[in-house]
Amino acid sequence: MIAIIGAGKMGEALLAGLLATGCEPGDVLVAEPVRQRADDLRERYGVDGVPATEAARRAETLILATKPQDMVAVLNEIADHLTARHLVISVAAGITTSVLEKHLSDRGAVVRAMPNTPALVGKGMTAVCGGTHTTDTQLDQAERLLRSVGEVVRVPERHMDTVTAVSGSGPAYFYFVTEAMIEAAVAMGLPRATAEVLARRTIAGAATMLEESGEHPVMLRENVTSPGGTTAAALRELERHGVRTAVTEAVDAARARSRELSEG
Ligand SMILES: NC(=O)C1=CN([C@@H]2O[C@H](COP(=O)(O)OP(=O)(O)OC[C@H]3O[C@@H](n4cnc5c(N)ncnc54)[C@H](O)[C@@H]3O)[C@@H](O)[C@H]2O)C=CC1
Ligand SMILES: O=C(O)[C@@H]1CCC=N1
Repeated sequence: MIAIIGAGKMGEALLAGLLATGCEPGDVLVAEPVRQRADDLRERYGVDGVPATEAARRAETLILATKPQDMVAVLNEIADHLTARHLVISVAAGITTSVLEKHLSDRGAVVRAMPNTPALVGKGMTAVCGGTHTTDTQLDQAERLLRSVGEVVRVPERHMDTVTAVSGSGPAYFYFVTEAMIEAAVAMGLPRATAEVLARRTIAGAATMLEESGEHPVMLRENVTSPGGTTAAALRELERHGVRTAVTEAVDAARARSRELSEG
């Protein structure tokens, strides 16, 4: 049995991904204190809502998906109900394995994971690392579970804040660019529905090419950039406005925030 404790945006993305890839609703429990949200998830996915303590007693694998600021309270709530057979996977930004182990009084094995919301459609990217008592077998188990919603890589814990800034927050950067493209097209007179379909399909198509061609992004960009053409004119403006630096600074800010969250 798997329990998802905290079924907000990320908890739901993992839930939906797991159910879409063969996990039965009867094999998943959800602990979500917002009653309306728990009812809604039961209606849409057929999963039972239970208190976190019951989830910890009944499930041997727990996915903790509450906000980092709520994590210590959740750990304290479930700690007494854990045993050595439990595998606790936290997806919270900035919450280190040592914090997890400390508040669980070293009961169960912990895995720190950083997924992203495309898990909802089986296209997630997750990085994982284990705690001091986590065996390779337990890390394999966490990896297998998370692989059902996308790809998984193992990284040393010192890289987790950078991972969070790149792949955890990353989808938002692309939605932001999509939104800017839509608004630019609307400002130039394109009907909103047309602008949306153009931007959406362009970003999705470009992402599929990145994934399927295996080509470096520089090569893919060069293929679009005809000599003396429109793309070159656009890219010159992106460079002039420091978009490359802005992306670097944005990723750096996200990493810094992830580090701050680990300080409580
Ligand atoms: N949203 C994203 O793209 C990603 C989020 N994460 C991590 O996932 C976690 C959740 O983030 P979101 O889903 O965006 O936030 P959210 O606010 O949508 O979800 C948090 C959920 O936890 C519930 N909750 C609060 N206290 C609880 C408790 N004591 N027991 C059980 N549930 C409780 C809330 O009612 C809420 O539904 C965060 O730690 C975040 O760092 C990680 C990767 C990506
Ligand atoms: O914004 C956040 O803090 C979470 C972690 C990574 C993506 N969303």
